[in-house]
Amino acid sequence: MKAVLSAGNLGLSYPGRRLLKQRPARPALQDVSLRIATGDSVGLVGGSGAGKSTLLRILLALEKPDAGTVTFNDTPVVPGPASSLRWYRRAVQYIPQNPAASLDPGMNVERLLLEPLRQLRINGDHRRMILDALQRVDLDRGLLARRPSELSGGQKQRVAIARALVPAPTILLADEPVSGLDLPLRNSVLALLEQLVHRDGLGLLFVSHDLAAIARLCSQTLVLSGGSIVEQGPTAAVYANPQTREARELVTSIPGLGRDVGQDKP
Ligand SMILES: Nc1ncnc2c1ncn2[C@@H]1O[C@H](COP(=O)(O)OP(=O)(O)OP(=O)(O)O)[C@@H](O)[C@H]1O
Repeated sequence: MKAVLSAGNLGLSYPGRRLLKQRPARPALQDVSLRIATGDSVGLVGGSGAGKSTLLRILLALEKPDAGTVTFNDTPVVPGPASSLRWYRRAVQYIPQNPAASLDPGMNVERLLLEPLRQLRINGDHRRMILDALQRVDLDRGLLARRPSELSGGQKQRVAIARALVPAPTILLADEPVSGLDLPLRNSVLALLEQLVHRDGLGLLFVSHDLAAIARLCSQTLVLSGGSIVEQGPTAAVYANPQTREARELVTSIPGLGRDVGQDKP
């Protein structure tokens, strides 16, 4: 069965403060709806302050919207105590910006991959789950005893992604997972994410400033600006024929991008 994470008409305003004077609340998100299904990948692009992190926090049930709902397979997802959200944290995992930097340097790979299983109180054969996750990111089990300092940059990145995979989620929310990576590392992370979507059937929300990466990875693209989705549709169509000023500015900032979408991947 397809798993679907949906957001409907999300809105959130942060109270504005200027020194001690209260200013009117400014919407960080307004009427945002999206749908991420297994086997598909959605790119979310937007400039600084567009509302991407706010949206991710709401999708991760870390923040409650003022308006709208998040549902997973039609079950409402509402921020609350860890115990009430364990099922959701298992189904929907997060890949942070610079995932390798999020690894605890004092833990070896086995311990790093065991930790999410413990935190989410997942029972079963932990060793098998850890080996499965390692295999899905193409890492050898010989690395289990190593600490992050004994791994290459690419291996660290893969371990960090394996941490998200070890609870066997169906949806991944990735926040700028390739920003700051050199080209070979960026390409290998993109190839891995592509594999997780197309081979393993995971659903992916890929938040990025890297439009070429979105073009390679995502069938659909959403453009967020000023807290609203100003454009959405098949990635090739959004890039080839952007309808809004915001989307045009983003696309023209990368020469040749609109032309290249849909052609052979790098
Ligand atoms: N905790 C907060 N309190 C008040 N305003 C906030 C808070 N967090 C975000 N904002 C404001 O909400 C708007 C959206 O911010 P958000 O961090 O979601 O944008 P973003 O698209 O992730 O930006 P960036 O790419 O720079 O990280 C911005 O105007 C920001 O200043």
